[in-house]
Amino acid sequence: MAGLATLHVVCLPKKTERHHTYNLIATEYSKAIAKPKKTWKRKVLCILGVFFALAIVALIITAVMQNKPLPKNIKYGIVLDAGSSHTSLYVYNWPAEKENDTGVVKQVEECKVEGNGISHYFQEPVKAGLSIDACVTRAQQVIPANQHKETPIYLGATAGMRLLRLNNHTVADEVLSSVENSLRSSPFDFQGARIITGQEEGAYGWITINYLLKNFVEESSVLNLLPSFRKTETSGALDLGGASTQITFVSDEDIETQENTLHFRLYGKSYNVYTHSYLCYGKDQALRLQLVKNIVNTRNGTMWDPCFNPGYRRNTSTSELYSSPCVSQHTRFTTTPVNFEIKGTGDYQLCKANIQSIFNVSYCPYSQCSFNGIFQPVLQGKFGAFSAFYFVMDFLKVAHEKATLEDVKERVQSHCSRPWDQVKADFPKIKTKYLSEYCFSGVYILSLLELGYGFNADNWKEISFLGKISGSDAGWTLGYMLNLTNMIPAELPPSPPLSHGVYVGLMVFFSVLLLFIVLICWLGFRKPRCLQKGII
Ligand SMILES: O=c1[nH]cnc2c1ncn2[C@@H]1O[C@H](COP(=O)(O)OP(=O)(O)O)[C@@H](O)[C@H]1O
Ligand SMILES: [Ca+2]
Repeated sequence: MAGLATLHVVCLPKKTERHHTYNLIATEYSKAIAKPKKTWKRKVLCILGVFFALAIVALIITAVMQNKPLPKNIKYGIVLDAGSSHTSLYVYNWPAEKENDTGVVKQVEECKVEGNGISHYFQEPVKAGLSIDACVTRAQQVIPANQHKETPIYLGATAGMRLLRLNNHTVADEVLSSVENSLRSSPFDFQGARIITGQEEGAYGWITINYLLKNFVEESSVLNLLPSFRKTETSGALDLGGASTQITFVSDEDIETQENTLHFRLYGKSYNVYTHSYLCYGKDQALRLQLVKNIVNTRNGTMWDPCFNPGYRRNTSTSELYSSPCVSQHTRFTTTPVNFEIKGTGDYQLCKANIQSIFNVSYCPYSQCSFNGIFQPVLQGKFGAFSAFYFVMDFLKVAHEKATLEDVKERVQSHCSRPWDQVKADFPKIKTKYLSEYCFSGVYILSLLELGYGFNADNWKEISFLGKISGSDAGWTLGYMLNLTNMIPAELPPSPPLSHGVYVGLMVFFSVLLLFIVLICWLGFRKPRCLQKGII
């Protein structure tokens, strides 16, 4: 009881009525009255602490409220790839505020136009425009209506139209006008329909794959500190179409021909790039060249062709064969149109010999060449092979990394020797045109890469066969749009401000830390207002 009473007296140092404890109380009392300022200071400190804590809480609330992520503003872009064999429409989208970042543009739709490529409408150019209408309508369904007006739409035509222009400039212009009229009457922002050059086709394909593979900007990660993890290398691009093929890669060597040289400055880095487009060496035109070489094997209206499966038959004519500018320069076997039937023999070695005869590797006016007297520096780095390179290797099941050059050769050889009936029975859903040409295409790809470009058993492993990269098709269209919409800056944009999530996280972390420090300080400064029981 005495203890309690004493405690009460000490806590409230008023005049005490208990005389027997007076001495002790007097000591504490004198301490209390001797320092009245300290109590006052403590109170102020307490009040300040509370204000400080409230201020921090207010700061967090303000930060979270004020720094809300911007409502996502998605932009769209459309590119039509008017290839020699068919036209595809691609819809891309990207978040508006990130358009200068790498790898943010994504393909959201591919619409394949029914029928042939636009160059096939040379006899009725108006139909070229009509052919693409269905896909333009599809794009209208994919893109929100309020964005149609501001969505750019581009059409780029490739080697099929280059060949048509060589044959008949006026008709090529009429076909282009026809597709232009169609696109102009769409609700989108028409930005042009033109024949792109082979050099552009190579360059944009290279930009596309390196953009999608995120090879232009080093990712800031701890792993990048280790040399083996640094992602500074770009990948070369190999594009095989129906009428032309492109090879594009960074070279440290002197590029001896100006028409094969490209200089890029992208995201603060300079690139010295070699590119060449071989018109007539796309796989459909190369097949014609092979057939022309093989015409000597025609007897009694039958041409025995080693590049088709045994048992395969197809009707054709010399006029059909010679209708392309790629073959008209070759000596005609006959001037009168002759119908004949192609019959496959599936002979890999003979097919290879026929195909190799379309590559001239004996003439080179430079220090080194690929074929047909075209300069090519030494192959350098990794390569991404797409379009028909991928379709064919994927069908033959050798598009994966583990397949060696020897494996691919064996696979192609065994496919070529298979009877056509069996092949058809195994793949009833694949278009006959594609299915019947996989033997030729396999042998052609091997010859182009080995004899033409100089790949061998060692550097074969540097080639990756690419269909899609992160959901977007490997091809020239994305690079074309990125370039025309200025989405690839020459210099690295200033490092982006913290993302909303990181910003809020840091705010909360430091506020909690501050609160914690204030609490510790307060506890440190704070003197117990009461004496402990033990003192008495
Ligand atoms: O699924 C497929 N399997 C085999 N080949 C295909 C497939 N899809 C497209 N192709 C081929 O890919 C090539 C594409 O060429 P494209 O039409 O782009 O010509 P270009 O680039 O020379 O103008 C054509 O030879 C076409 O036959
Ligand atoms: Ca193409």
